[in-house]
Amino acid sequence: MAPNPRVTKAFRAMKAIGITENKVKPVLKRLLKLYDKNWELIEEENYRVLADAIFDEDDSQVPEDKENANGENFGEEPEVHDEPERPLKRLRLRGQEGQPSSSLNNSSPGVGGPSLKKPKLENEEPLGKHSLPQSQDMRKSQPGPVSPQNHTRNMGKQPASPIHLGANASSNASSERTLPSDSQSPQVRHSYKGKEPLIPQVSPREKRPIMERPSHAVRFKDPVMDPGSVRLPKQKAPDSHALIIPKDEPFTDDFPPDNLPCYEAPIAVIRPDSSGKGDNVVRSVSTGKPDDQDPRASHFGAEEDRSDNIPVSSNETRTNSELAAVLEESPANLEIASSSLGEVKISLSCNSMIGRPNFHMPSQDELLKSMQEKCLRSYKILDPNFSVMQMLKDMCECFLDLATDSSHESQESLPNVSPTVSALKRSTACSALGLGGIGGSNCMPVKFSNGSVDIHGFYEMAAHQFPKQLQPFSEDTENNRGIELRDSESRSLVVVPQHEFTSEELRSLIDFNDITKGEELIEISWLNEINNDCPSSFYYITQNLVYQNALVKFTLAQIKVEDCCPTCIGDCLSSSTVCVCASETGDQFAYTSEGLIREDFLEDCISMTRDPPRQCLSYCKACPLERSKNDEILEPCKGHLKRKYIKECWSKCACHKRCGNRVVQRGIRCKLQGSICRCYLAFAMHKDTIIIPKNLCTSCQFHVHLPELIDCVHQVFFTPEGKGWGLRTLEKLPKGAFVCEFIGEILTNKELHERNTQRTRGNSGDRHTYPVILDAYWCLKGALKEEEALCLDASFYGNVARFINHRCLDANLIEIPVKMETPDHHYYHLAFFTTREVNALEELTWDYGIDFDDNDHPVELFRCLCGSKFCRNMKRPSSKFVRIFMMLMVGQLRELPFSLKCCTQLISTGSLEYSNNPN
Ligand SMILES: C[S@@+](CC[C@H](N)C(=O)[O-])C[C@H]1O[C@@H](n2cnc3c(N)ncnc32)[C@H](O)[C@@H]1O
Repeated sequence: MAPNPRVTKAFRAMKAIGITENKVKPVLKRLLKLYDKNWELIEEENYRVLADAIFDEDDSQVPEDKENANGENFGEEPEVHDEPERPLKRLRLRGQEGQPSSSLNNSSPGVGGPSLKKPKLENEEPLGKHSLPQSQDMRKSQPGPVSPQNHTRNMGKQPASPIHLGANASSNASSERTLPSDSQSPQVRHSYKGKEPLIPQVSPREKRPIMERPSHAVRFKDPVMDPGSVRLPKQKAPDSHALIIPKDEPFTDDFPPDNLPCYEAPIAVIRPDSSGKGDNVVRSVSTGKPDDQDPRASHFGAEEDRSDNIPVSSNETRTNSELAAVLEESPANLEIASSSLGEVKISLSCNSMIGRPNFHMPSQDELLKSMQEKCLRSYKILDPNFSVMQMLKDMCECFLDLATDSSHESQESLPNVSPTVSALKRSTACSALGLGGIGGSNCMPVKFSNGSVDIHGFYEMAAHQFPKQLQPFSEDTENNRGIELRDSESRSLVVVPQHEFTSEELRSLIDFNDITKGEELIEISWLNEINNDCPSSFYYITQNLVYQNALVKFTLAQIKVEDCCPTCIGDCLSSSTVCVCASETGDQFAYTSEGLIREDFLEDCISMTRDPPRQCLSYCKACPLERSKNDEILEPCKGHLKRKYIKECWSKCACHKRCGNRVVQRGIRCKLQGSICRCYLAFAMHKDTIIIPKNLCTSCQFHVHLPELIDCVHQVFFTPEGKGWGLRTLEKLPKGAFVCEFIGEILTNKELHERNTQRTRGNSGDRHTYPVILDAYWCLKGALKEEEALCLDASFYGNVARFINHRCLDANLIEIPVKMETPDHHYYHLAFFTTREVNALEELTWDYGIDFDDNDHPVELFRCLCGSKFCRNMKRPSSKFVRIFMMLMVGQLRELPFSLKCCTQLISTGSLEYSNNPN
């Protein structure tokens, strides 16, 4: 970046009067802030204001012992004699240029105009120390405006310098000052902490510039003081030249104007330092390199022990332009977030904090806890708009609240405020999501209650799971300037990664162990052994939810007595008489006493789905699917499958909740498999460590059984074939076993169509989902109203079924409609059952029923990678024909399907096209 020529000129002017650039730079920065970037004010009279401010700062660095030893010197300028050509100091009131200063006593030939220096007041002599309460009393006794001579210097002493999160007790102490007890009039014998007392100090007669605010003045260096000791700041003689008080906030810097907060820029970090050295220093932008080679980093990080305590470049030999360039990269512009009024910033400056009487440094735990609570309150539900920036801003507010909490007793310990990346993840995202990790060492704890599991592998795996840019300890390229992890115990840098986590990344990081976020009775982990992708974010729900217009009514009054079994007791399946709830499935319950689907019922469902006989297909006169498109020409219905359905007992039935005719409604349990095993999960997590098998697992191939593990039967995993995420079982499943329900938002088809249109425009949502049309009964009752033609969309709200991939024809799952709480045929639950025995670790798939040749498909089609030999997505003219015959050959089909009977062209034409629509 080209150096700002005005900065360069200012350096040059100061150099001409013997002031080094290093001295000029911080003062100039503050002046710019003070003057609201009004360069004219600084440049006029050959930078006299600048020179004054520099000397003013020099004065403030008079060693305390010297001042104390010789009180008379306190308001004087002994250095003047050593540097006769130095311009006298005067801070200029805007709009009062040219007014003679009452303290004019010198001129500076080097500066080219009269320079002014204000004599300090005699009554500023520090003659003693005052305890804090005493000082406070005195302050209380001085309400209302005080004379300018008291407040002007106070203004100059205000903590305009950022107070950083790493500031320690000495910063507090040094911000308190009292007048010497034995020489001050009551009017000037006061102490203050920061800006509070300054507000009434403003003389009502004084006409201040609009920008004037009490809390920020030119930043002058505070002398280092012993903790607890207080000292009256030097005071200026009364004159009409009140200081220009800068704006309190927002904290912006003039270096450079284009160096505004950039969230992708590296983050400033704080080095909490209990020693008191170097407090208030905005630390370097971490480079990710061990020794902070980055020029930005060295700019503010290299000189923490300088006595002036003002961040300067470590490179004393820089040229003007280099310095100007460095200035332009001032880390004041590297802030990433701030509280609403700008008091606290993640760049980590707290501009107006130090002067607050009840300021204390919150501990890291306090801060995190407060943040966690805030997140829990604010982000209970995963908000798609959840922003880390907002979260960091909230963190600033938390800090402010804590720091100014008057109920806080102790201000003594100023702990290391240095959350690490993991702490941030834990404190913010985890709490935002109400998930685990709080109180643990990792936000994704392995919930192995027996304690016998070595979690080493988990951490390794967790690290593996992090998206690359989140990997801790990464010492990447120059792009990775923000990452630098050190143990907070060692009082290391705060680590704020330059990478702004997307909410998706954050969620994924913590949902690692249970994608259901505790919503299900079992846990469902996710695992990606292929790359660093995380599952896309969505709201995990266990019940379908109406989106907006869907007409789904759940009322008890709706359920007729004749549709339930109010006289049954216990388990309907073991009753000697078949109750009414079985009447819809041929007076036989759909389930066996083992909780599986009855074999013949299942087989019927499978063959109907795979090759629907004509009588099982129905065609609407005006298909809701077509109507929802709002096309000019209504396409003919493509046909709907009249499915067999299951009717489960429900609330108006008198049977037990564990009645055998209540399977789907009890959710994902897989109790039917007997012993539940997490062996694979454990294996996957601990493959790098040795696990001593406790006993053998009976239900899977991994001969490691970890007792007392929470049930985990399915797993979301990243498929190697390129289908994205998929779902697999971790245990062997028998044929006819209930796996899960398809849960999502209940939409009308019109709403779905609108959503899809948006999706294809790239406006919203996850394209990797697939809605389900609830069309099993569409044609049974004549034409459906718009709000009765329903579907389920799990793009934003859904359950684990949203991860089940498609497989053509021979999928190991089948969807079966289940009626429970409503006899309405247009709404029903869709439950997945296994079509055959499924081995542990096998991917679970279902046939979406896609016609890959249908260009008018409601959802964007994908290139099928199911790997099935019956795949319908093979672009061969007669593939369907061939596949169907292959199925016949291998016994998957019993007879020539109806669809083939509807061939409109015969093989003899060379291309077989068929339509399953006899209309
Ligand atoms: C219901 S989601 C299944 C989960 C999805 N794979 C994921 O990563 O979230 C459906 C989407 O998965 C992908 N998919 C499912 N089955 C597939 C298959 N057989 N071949 C290729 N992609 C498939 C497609 O992108 C489809 O839109």
